Amino acid sequence: MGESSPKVTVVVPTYNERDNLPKLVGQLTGLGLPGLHVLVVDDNSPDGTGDVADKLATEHPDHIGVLHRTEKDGLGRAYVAGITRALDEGADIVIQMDADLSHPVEAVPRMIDELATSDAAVVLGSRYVAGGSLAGEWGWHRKALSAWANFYVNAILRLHVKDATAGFKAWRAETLRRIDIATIRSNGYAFQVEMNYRTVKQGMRIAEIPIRFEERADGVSKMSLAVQLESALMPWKLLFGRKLS
Ligand SMILES: Nc1nc2c(ncn2[C@@H]2O[C@H](COP(=O)(O)OP(=O)(O)O[C@H]3O[C@H](CO)[C@@H](O)[C@H](O)[C@@H]3O)[C@@H](O)[C@H]2O)c(=O)[nH]1
Repeated sequence: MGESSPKVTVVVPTYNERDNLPKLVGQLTGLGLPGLHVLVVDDNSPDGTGDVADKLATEHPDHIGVLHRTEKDGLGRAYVAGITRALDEGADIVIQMDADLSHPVEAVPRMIDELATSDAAVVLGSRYVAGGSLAGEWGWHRKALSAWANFYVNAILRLHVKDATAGFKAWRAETLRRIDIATIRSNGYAFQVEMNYRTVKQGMRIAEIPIRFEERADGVSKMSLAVQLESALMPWKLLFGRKLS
């Protein structure tokens, strides 16, 4: 990163987020950060999110871009496509962020600061470090599932990260180049874990800063049984390389 403001691209994957996207974009542009760009990656959402994104891009041509894909192809593939575009367009920092307002926009400047002032390769918005929290609406079973997923992943892969499945992250461009995202194998939530694993395997450091994770504002989660199965198997595939593929 140079002396001037880093070029920051927030990559936002969307599938049926028509009502949430304009609110998120309003909050992000409201931060007033020089060099902040939003790249929406829409998988031809049936609710017309792609059209909403195009309209936002027309209103803010310097700050919003849209990558349209033809069909729903999963969170991981959407991120790989969006991050690749962001790197090609010269981003210094790439931020991953859900469209549903569950990730607090106020944390974005803190994440950028952490990258600027430390040796961290990536900064996670973490629910499970001191000061982090979960929305009160989460039932005990959902909390237990999330805690179990973190325990499971850390026990197998030894990531030493408290929120190993977190989806709110700020990456240095050079970290993303080193972990070679074009060859990422997982697609659903396991994508987050695979990205962390590659970072740690390269000897790079993952930092966590506390966030409050809110319940999504509108719409529904896209978590499916297939996504959960992939998440359960992926740590073993990563550990044993190609033998389980
Ligand atoms: N383009 C595209 N976007 C998608 C797809 N599937 C989901 N998304 C988008 O990806 C974001 C997250 O999807 P959700 O379905 O809302 O995720 P979640 O269940 O709340 O899971 C979140 O928390 C997990 C950790 O607990 C994270 O692992 C996960 O990445 C995400 O941040 C949303 O903006 C959603 O529209 C897809 O196939 N294609």
